[in-house]
Amino acid sequence: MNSKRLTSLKYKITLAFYIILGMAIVNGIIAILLSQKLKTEIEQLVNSEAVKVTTALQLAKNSERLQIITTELNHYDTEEQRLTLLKELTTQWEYLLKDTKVLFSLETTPNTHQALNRTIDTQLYFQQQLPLLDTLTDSALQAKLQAQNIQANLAGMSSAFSDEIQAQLNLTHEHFHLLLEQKNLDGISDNLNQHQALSAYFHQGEHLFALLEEVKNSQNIVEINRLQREAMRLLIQMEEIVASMHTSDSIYLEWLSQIKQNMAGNDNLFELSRNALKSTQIANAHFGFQAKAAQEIATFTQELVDHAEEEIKIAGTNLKSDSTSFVILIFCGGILYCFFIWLTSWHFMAKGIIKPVIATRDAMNAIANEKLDTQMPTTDNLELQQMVSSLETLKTYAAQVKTMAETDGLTGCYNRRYLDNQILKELSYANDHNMPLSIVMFDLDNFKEFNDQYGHVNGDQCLRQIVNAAKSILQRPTDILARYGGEEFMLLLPSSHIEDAYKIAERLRETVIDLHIIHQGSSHSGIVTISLGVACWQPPESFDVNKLISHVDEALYRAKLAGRNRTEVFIDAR
Ligand SMILES: Nc1nc2c(ncn2[C@@H]2O[C@H](COP(=O)(O)OP(=O)(O)OP(=O)(O)O)[C@@H](O)[C@H]2O)c(=O)[nH]1
Repeated sequence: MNSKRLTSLKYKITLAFYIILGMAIVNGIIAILLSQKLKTEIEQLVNSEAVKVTTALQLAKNSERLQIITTELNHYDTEEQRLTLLKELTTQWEYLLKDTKVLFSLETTPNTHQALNRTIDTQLYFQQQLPLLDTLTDSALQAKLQAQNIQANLAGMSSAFSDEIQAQLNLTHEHFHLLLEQKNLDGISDNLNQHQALSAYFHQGEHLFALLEEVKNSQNIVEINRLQREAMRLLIQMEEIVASMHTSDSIYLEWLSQIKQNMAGNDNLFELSRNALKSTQIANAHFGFQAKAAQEIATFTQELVDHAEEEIKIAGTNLKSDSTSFVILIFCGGILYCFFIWLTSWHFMAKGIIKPVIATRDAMNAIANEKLDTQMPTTDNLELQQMVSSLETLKTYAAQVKTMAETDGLTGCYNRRYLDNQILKELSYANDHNMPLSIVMFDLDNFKEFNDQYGHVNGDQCLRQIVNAAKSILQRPTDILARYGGEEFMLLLPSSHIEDAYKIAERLRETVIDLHIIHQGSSHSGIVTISLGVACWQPPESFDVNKLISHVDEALYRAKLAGRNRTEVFIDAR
């Protein structure tokens, strides 16, 4: 008894469909999640590393620009240039700070993070220095411009001094010629002394103006101090010369006074030059620091770029390996999906549906081909189980019909229809396998009289007894007993030679005699007897059923002719 729970085919197919659909959805979701992960990785790479590299490169570029500006700030001549350069310097520091902060927010490596933090501190420090630089450069420029004004004034003075003292020398020279004509020896002596003192005054003055001119180009405070000392010495010498000249002419002293005004005091040429030089040097030192800091930032950002490139390479390799894993995972997912489809198809479709359907079809075919011993398939499918159940009923009906179609209703042995088919098959088999086929035909002797004397009911009973007797002597399962017609019967004995068939026929005849069925009308001891004819087909005889039957019929006829209750064998006279 099948204890399995019956399930509807429709339910199974629906379930299989949902399993396959579910697997497809799971596979799809896995693929989407993985591709999303890859997409995120790529976006991270682009957003973080690419922005990092771009920002670092921009930072390096701005650092270089800052270095150029600091160099340019060492040489400015006008207030406008100074202000423009300082403004640009401020802007560049703002750019640097902004880009560094972007890098700081993107960088994840602790060391680089700290380094960026330090860079930000440096940049903030230098930004704080910008007002100081403004003051320094401003005072340097102002001092420089004032010094240049004094220089310009001195240049004019130098020229006027030269002209005026030269004119005085010329006057002295003309006065000398006059004294010479007058032969005024004392006057000539005084004139020569005055000329000599004036020449010395003139040369010292020119030398002094040359020294003051040198201050303009001096780049060193020590040099300026030396020039100042030298100039003071010359001035003192010139004062001594004026004192030695014993002249009441005030122009020499006035010149000395004018020159002194530009050389002494807080706003004199030397002081201003020194101040300008000092402020410029301090500012330049600051610019140098800034340039150095910018250089360090540029170097650092270059390292950052290299580092980021390295990270991009690593990320690229990781991405490649991730995409390989992705492909492998999708491939495995596909394999798994195929496996599940196969499993589902095999389990639900093949095993649960197709296999039982085929088994049911085969069973139906077998029943249609009269193989009524065919086992009915077992299935847990509700619809198929119903079909099998109906088939079982049909099989029973078919078995009954078959039995009815093949069996003689009176005696229970095979009927003529079955015999005709079977003898054809057996002869064909014998022909194919090169085997003999014997047949025995027997007929009750004087059965008409039996019927007449004992009635048809007893006649029928007699026939059944004879058939049972014939069945009892058949030993091989392949031997067949059939009613040929009326009171005539036939034994089909496959693979039996004529001698064996004859022995069987004789045994049957004796068995019938042993039945002792009373038959007053019989010519043999008052009991029912039978006459038998035996014929055998054996290769290489021609395949002819009718001929074989006519042979056995002829043998039976001879047995009847010869007096009945005997067996005659057909012997081919040819
Ligand atoms: N009771 C009964 N009799 C049958 C049956 N079939 C045929 N018979 C009878 O069998 C008899 C055959 O008679 P016949 O053909 O003359 O042969 P016979 O009397 O046996 O004489 P031989 O064969 O020459 O010995 C007939 O009377 C048939 O009615 C049957 O099924 N039942």
